[in-house]
Amino acid sequence: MTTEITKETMGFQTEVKQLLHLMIHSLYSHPEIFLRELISNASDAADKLRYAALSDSTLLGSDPNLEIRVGFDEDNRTVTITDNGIGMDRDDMIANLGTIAKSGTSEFLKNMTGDQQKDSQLIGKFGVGFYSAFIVADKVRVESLKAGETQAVSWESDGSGEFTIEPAEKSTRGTRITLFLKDDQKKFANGWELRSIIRKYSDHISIPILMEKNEMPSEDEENKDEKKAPEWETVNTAKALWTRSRSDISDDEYKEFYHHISHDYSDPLKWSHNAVEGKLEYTSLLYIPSKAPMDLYNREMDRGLKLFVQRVFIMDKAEEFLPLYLRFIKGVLDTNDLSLNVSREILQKDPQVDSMRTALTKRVLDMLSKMAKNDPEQYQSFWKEFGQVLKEGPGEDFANREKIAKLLRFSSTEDAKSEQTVSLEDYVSRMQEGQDKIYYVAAESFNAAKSSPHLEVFRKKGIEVLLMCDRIDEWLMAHLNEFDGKQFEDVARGDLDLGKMDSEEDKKAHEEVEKKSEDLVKRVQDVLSEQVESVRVTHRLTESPACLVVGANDMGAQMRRIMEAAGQAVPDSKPIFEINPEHPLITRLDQEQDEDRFAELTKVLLDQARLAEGGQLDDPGAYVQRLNKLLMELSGN
Ligand SMILES: Nc1ncnc2c1ncn2[C@@H]1O[C@H](COP(=O)(O)OP(=O)(O)OP(=O)(O)O)[C@@H](O)[C@H]1O
Repeated sequence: MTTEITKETMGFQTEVKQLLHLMIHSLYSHPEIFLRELISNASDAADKLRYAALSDSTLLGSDPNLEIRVGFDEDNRTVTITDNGIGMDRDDMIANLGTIAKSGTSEFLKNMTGDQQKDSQLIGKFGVGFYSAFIVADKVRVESLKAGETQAVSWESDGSGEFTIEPAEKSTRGTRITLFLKDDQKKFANGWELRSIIRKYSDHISIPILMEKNEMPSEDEENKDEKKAPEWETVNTAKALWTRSRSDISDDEYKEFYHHISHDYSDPLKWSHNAVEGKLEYTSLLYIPSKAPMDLYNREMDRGLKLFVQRVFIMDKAEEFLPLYLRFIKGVLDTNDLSLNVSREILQKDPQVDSMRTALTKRVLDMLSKMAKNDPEQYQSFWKEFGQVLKEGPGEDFANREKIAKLLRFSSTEDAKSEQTVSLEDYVSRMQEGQDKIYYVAAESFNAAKSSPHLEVFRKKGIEVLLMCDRIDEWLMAHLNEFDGKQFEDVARGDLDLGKMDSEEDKKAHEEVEKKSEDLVKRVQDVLSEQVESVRVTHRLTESPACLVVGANDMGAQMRRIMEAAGQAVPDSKPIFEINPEHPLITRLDQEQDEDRFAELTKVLLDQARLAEGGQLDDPGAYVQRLNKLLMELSGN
């Protein structure tokens, strides 16, 4: 079958033009990465062919040994990378080599600063792919014959805005990329140079990367006329990295392999490589990245492991092997326990997959626990990037709740730093005698948490309180009931019970104040009956006149605000208003005979309590008016 292809000229998608421009200008200091990118694509093309051949073995034809060849021509300043992988037809070329389909591209481009140092780091995070060819070449030709087809196609561009597509003469399956090097990049048309780049960046590629042997003629051969057929030799180790023994793999090889599978060119923070035998048989190589991807908080982000069955690549992004809260993990899983024609649908139902998921989850949590114990600094850098996602864990993974809880880090009144460094174990080790609860406060911002009036009595008694202000925190706490046998208690919720930490004298004094304030409480209650559930004398405050408390079973203020902001219906519940009769303002309130002024002052106190916990007022204008009126009275007008 011959498909009619005529020569066509087309324009790049705008993003491609932007990317090309930025790349050429910010990556000029690492031009050699073009080779790693093109070899990586060639290796992916081989994986895709092998996978397609599982259902149609004729695709491999008479050329079943998948490999990559790298050649060069010093005189003509060209480098060619040839593979016998899946290949591309005309439509593939237009879709793949003229546009960028990857999610996040436009955000990525928006993040570019124009500062080359920073931008080259960003580009590293993104993975540059095929277009990196234009860092070294002023013209690129891609000739390809797609597996199973007969008409080859050629794509050509100088990277400035357009590309052409036309029929090509190529009778072997796969893709040949020819780079016409820029004058100042001609050093790449050299055997030593290319070999050393391949060994450095692409050694882990699992199929052979071949280069011509003795492309430098030896002295006694130099004058011989007859040309020998070129002999090729394998330049890389050519063995799937995860199948090799751990002790034979260097850190640099692990890192390069991470770059290859993750398309993230920052180095990983840590990895764990294990071969499991027994009931389940699989090898996993899991990486913790050092930086969060741009779309980490999008629960739909690309995630999952690269799945191989008996060394054959099956799919990218196999999501079923790790829970959502570990979506940042990158890696490879190769198993003999699944069939080669496994599909996503089968993965979702297969009990073996469940068992592997349990084991891999444990593996990641163990890797994190070890890091937390042996290298707290490294763990801190992990926590900064991924802590918020890990906080989704206790709600999602009941079985590992305790384990995840040990990995959590919080801010606390102990050092009042916004950096989250305090573990629950640290907290428990500092608990006071008689303390049987882990106290926390959740607020909209770190500062609101730090200066929450609810902390006053804790400060006075020297009891540590965890300060929470991440959006996920209240949700987290709804799923964490206890740690190490100690219940968690929100200091802004329900009746405050300091248990044994309240002395008999404290309790007695409190009862007395309560008794003395009965009338006042009733008067306040009458004024605020619409706004609050009830009014009572506080245990919590030592310096503030009043505060709001959430009923023991009601939704916390932070969660309420998040749900309201998301437009969700929130159950109706009113807060409890607590007053501190020892505060001079409350004493003054108690003495107020004029009921109107009493009501005004009471309402100001209520609004202030709301502001102090980071909340918003229903009617800020009325609050300002009341306050101004009081100020005027104070100043004697
Ligand atoms: N040698 C090749 N054989 C077959 N298809 C290829 C080859 N090189 C590139 N492609 C196709 O072009 C697409 C774009 O390649 P490109 O390198 O720009 O992005 P990518 O490989 O998808 O991602 P990354 O940016 O991480 O490398 C590939 O996804 C693939 O479909």
